[in-house]
Amino acid sequence: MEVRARAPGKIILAGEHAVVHGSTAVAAAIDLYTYVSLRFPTPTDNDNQLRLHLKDVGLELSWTVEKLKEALPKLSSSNPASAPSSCSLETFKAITSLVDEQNIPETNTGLASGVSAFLWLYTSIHGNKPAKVVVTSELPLGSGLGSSAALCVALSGALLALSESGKLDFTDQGWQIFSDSDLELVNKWAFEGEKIMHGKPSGIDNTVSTYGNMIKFRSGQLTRIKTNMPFKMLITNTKVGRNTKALVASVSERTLRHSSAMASVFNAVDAISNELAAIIQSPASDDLAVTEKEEKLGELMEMNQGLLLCMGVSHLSIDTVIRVALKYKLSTKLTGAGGGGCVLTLLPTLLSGTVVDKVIAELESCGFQCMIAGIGGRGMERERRGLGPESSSGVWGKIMAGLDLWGRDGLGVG
Ligand SMILES: Nc1ncnc2c1ncn2[C@@H]1O[C@H](COP(=O)(O)OP(=O)(O)OP(=O)(O)O)[C@@H](O)[C@H]1O
Ligand SMILES: C[C@@](O)(CCO)CC(=O)[O-]
Ligand SMILES: [Mg+2]
Repeated sequence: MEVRARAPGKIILAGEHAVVHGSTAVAAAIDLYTYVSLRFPTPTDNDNQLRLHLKDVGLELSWTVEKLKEALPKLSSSNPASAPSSCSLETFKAITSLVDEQNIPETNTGLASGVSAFLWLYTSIHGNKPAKVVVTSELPLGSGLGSSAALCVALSGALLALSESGKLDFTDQGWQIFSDSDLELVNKWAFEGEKIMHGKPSGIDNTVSTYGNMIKFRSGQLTRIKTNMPFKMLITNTKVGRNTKALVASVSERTLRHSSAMASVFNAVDAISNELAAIIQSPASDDLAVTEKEEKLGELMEMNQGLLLCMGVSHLSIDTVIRVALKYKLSTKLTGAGGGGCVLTLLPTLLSGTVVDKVIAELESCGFQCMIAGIGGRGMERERRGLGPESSSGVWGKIMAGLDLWGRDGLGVG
């Protein structure tokens, strides 16, 4: 049997980095997904390997069952899938050597942490069983849209669906959403995966990817937000590569050097996130009220961007996006870890399509890639089907076959 799970990426409207230090942040799921398919071999397949195919980066990795047993002798069944646990230092070292043996090309070094997270989640939930896992994503990897969290959530969802002790209940065909208790288990495992990739994640990325919609998040606690304001964001990918783990660590180091000043910065971010959440949730009676709310939102985004600059996580490419957008009186802030990656620009409801086209054309002439993603959509979902991905003719089949759903290179532009 084969199971598939998908989990969305996210944007952070306010509070990234500060959320790692206890401030409130606001995030929303976007309608770009990471997909994971999991299949155990049948006896006739006669396959004794754990196989991982990362389609987005063209990598196929495998480990024999014997190799996994030898490297991780203590895993067996002592680790129930229903009780997520953290990776010990000893296990982390063993996993690192399993990853190192795969000779991942140096240009793809960031990938090693994703593969380590995969091995931890897989072996914790399924021990050393042979299987084939295929991953593909509509998200740009390592660009601030939560690709690492979407990977961990989709992996946890697929792995738990076929595990004995943590089995989640699903019978129908087609994409299915889950009960809160199932989602809680998925989210806890995904957080363990994010810990391997980010070092010290706040948990906001995996939480919004699991539950979808829009959330306010503080110290591990989530509050779901309902918005009365269908706002639009332009997402610009500067295509400047960066690494979330390193950026989070750099903010922590700055905090150690300037603890009092940074505490004030984090306090200010907390106030911004709370005000932004209140605006989003308040009812809007007419166009004027919507315009006023959008102006306040834009101002808060600019203030948050200023504080992210104080934290040292902005970048020249982000400044360029801010400058271009400002020519059209549009507010911009980075999203996710910063250091390059993706940037958000608020598109007011009454802004004409011609202006939007002009901004996009100008940003793309700088070498950036723009998209308008749907905001506040679905969280993690799974499906079970008899057909193999290659034989499927629907959206899933196209994704698994590595075809571009929008008929062009890179991400879909909404
Ligand atoms: N589809 C995928 N295939 C392979 N690896 C992936 C995939 N998605 C995510 N990863 C892993 O996640 C890493 C990127 O995670 P990182 O946290 O740096 O960026 P992000 O999650 O996209 O952005 P942010 O954390 O700022 O939201 C990649 O280097 C890789 O290890
Ligand atoms: C930079 C950060 O705040 C958000 C990354 O999307 C890290 C985290 O919260 O784990
Ligand atoms: Mg990440």
